Amino acid sequence: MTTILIKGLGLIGSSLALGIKQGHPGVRIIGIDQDAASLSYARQQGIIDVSAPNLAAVAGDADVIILAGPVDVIVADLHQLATLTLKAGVLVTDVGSTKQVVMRAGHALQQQGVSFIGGHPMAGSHKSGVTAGRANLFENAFYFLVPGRTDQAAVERLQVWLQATHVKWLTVTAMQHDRIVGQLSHLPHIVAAALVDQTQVALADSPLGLRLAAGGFKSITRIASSDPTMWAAILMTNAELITNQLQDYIDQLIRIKTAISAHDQPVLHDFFATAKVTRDHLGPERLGGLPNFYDLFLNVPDQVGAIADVTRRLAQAQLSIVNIHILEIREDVDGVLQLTFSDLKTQTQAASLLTDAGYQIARRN
Ligand SMILES: NC(=O)c1ccc[n+]([C@@H]2O[C@H](COP(=O)([O-])OP(=O)(O)OC[C@H]3O[C@@H](n4cnc5c(N)ncnc54)[C@H](O)[C@@H]3O)[C@@H](O)[C@H]2O)c1
Ligand SMILES: O=C(O)C(=O)C[C@]1(C(=O)O)C=C[C@@H](O)C=C1
Repeated sequence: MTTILIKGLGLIGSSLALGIKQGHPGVRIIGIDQDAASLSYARQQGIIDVSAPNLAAVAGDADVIILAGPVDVIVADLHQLATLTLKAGVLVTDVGSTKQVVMRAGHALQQQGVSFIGGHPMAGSHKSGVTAGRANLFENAFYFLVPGRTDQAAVERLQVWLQATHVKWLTVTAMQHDRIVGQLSHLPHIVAAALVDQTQVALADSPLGLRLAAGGFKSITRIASSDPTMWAAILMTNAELITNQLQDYIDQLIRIKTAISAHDQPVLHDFFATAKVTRDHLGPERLGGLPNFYDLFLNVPDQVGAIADVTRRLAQAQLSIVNIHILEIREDVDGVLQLTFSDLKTQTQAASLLTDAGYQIARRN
């Protein structure tokens, strides 16, 4: 029986585990995570078959090793794997969001003849942790591969293991990867977080402040809810490229600031017109990957049994909820319940069932 070892059972590690099980039901998946609750959840849900305390205990049993912790942890794991005795023919890969530092850390393994392939699925979410994992998280998304000196046969073996993720493979160098992803992912996360932090300070004296934010602010800042540990590691491992890209972005902001001060209508119009043409060509948000989650935000009365009533109605209709969250965003009025479903069909059925029962849908995404 083939053994797959996954270290880091968060959003990405658990989604890959689910995808691998879907495509290869016969495999045995061993999971490692520093968080005991994530491990036991993964075992209970059948995401993994067994858990292990650390790499040293089980790395030698694995046919495929997937490193899915934060990038700095992946780097340390690769150094450690180079000191362990691994199975002949083992495939080692990672999912980290930066690749130059990771490929340098994997160099010793490759020198030993171990097939190490850097990887990065270009899909994910601001949600983290094992409970957010989904087999179809990566469907239709690009998946970067950085083989370095590892041969094509090993790359193809890895692709077979991950075939049920239904990704679009793209082989690049580590430098190409970090430059593209720095601009398309790392910089936007900085922009989103900076905007939230700056707005919080700017509106600190306003009674409602950020609570007045509507669609514009919320859509540009969704990714500011991402995991801080993961993002600090990403920025520290792509520092040079990101600081250059950030400087270009700052220059762009200064150019616009100057045009506003000068009341330069043509420059301002051109600024928005150019961006609109580019963004319109990108298509809707779901292009390049399925929408990540199907949420309903429901107004619920602040009374005993209100949430039970919602979940009972959904259970009776056999509509499964992936996640449930009570949002305390509306004081003294109704509460808002965030219900997450695994697909559009279930979300649509739940919305119509709950609307028929008299509930008001606050919004969906
Ligand atoms: N979130 C995304 O959108 C996304 C997309 C593609 C790639 N990635 C990359 O995938 C990796 C995982 O991201 P994620 O979103 O799944 O994060 P996550 O926070 O959901 O999961 C990380 C998991 O690793 C575990 N972990 C952390 N340090 C550990 C250690 N020292 N030993 C054992 N377990 C440890 C955590 O307990 C957690 O379960 C990161 O390298 C990230 O850069 C993230
Ligand atoms: O969709 C999101 O919330 C993401 O942040 C996913 C996202 C990104 O697009 O920036 C985040 C980090 C990854 O390494 C790849 C994808």
